[in-house]
Amino acid sequence: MHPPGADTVLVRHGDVNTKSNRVKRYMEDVLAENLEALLADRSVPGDVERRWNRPLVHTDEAHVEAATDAVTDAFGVVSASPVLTTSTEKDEILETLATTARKRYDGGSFAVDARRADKRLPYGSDDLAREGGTAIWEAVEDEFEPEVDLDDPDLTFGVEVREDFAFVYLESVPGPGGLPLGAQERVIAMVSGGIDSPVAAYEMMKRGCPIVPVYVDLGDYGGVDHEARAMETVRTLSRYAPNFDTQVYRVPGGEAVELLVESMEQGRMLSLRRFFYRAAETLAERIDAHGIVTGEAVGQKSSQTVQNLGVTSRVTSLPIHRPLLTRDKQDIVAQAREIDTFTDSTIDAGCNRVAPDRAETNARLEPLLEAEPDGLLELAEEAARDAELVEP
Ligand SMILES: Nc1ncnc2c1ncn2[C@@H]1O[C@H](COP(=O)(O)OP(=O)(O)OP(=O)(O)O)[C@@H](O)[C@H]1O
Repeated sequence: MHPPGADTVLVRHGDVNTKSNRVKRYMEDVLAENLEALLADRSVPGDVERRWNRPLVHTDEAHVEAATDAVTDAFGVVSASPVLTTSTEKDEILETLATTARKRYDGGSFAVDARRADKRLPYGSDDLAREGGTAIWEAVEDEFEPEVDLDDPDLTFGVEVREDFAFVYLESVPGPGGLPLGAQERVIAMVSGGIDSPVAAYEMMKRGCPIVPVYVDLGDYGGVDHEARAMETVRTLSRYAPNFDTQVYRVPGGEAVELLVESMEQGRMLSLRRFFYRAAETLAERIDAHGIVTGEAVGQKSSQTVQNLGVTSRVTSLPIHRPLLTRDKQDIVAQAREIDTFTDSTIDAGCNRVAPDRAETNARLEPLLEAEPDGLLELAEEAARDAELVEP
């Protein structure tokens, strides 16, 4: 809900504020570009202005909520509010609170949350909260029986006073937090179309890393729907990054899977992981990416015991980032729903089972290498060279 007449969105970022001024300026520029791209991609009119650690989006009242929704999808944004702008004069702020209350208060408890950035102003945030509360009360007492509740109010009137302007708002919509996308270098994101890998990719994006999605085509063991699922999740992720290239590298893995199914029982899934990581490493070197992201979590599957993760990781000297390493499945599923990749991930893929009947849970490198078919890693390097770039 926005105050009547609100035509601006106040954007708050968090981790960017912990940086030195030079880095902060750079990151704010990156964030501003991303905000503009999100607004344009969603056809929401809005001009981004960078001001006092708080970007502002100027739009019109009809679009102020859509603009808020768009900017709270930007990585680096902690929250955003549709705001009404006033001068820093206390009387004008109080009058704005009273007018807002007359139009938006509908009974129940309320509170005023006031902040003041400029300590030189002749009033403090406590004065503003107290006098603002009185102004609101007086504005609505004829019609309602207002009640102040500072702990759990039904409606909070926010006031933020900056150097030149003050802002009045009624809600703070949470964003993902993190750092602006593009503030870090890019990484390869291995996407299988399962529930976990898109969430893992999203988590890296949230820390500022653009992703290069990689899907390994499992040949007869994968299938059209398996690939469609992976592509769909990347398409959903790309909505958060409209100004970044999210084309997918499709690595042909059918030959390797067949070789593994024919020649290996124990440890098959681990050698398949080794194939994935070596292919990803080869590709990363070619396109200058700086790590490999997977959706693995300790103990989530038999292939993901700490021994197995340790052994499979040794096929590459690139870091394998596993942002979901310690997360519970329920929590990952909840996040997949929140970021909208859950439904894509649960399309029935109808693919054949690559896993053998008996899963290896306690891998050791030497025996695994002995059991692994010769030439598997060369096949991975070749597959990476043959990878095609496809639109998700
Ligand atoms: N066909 C594939 N292409 C690219 N990456 C894959 C593929 N299969 C698995 N991966 C990567 O390996 C990780 C572990 O694979 P695993 O088979 O355990 O997961 P999954 O159930 O297929 O998918 P997810 O982990 O996304 O739920 C995945 O999170 C993903 O990062």
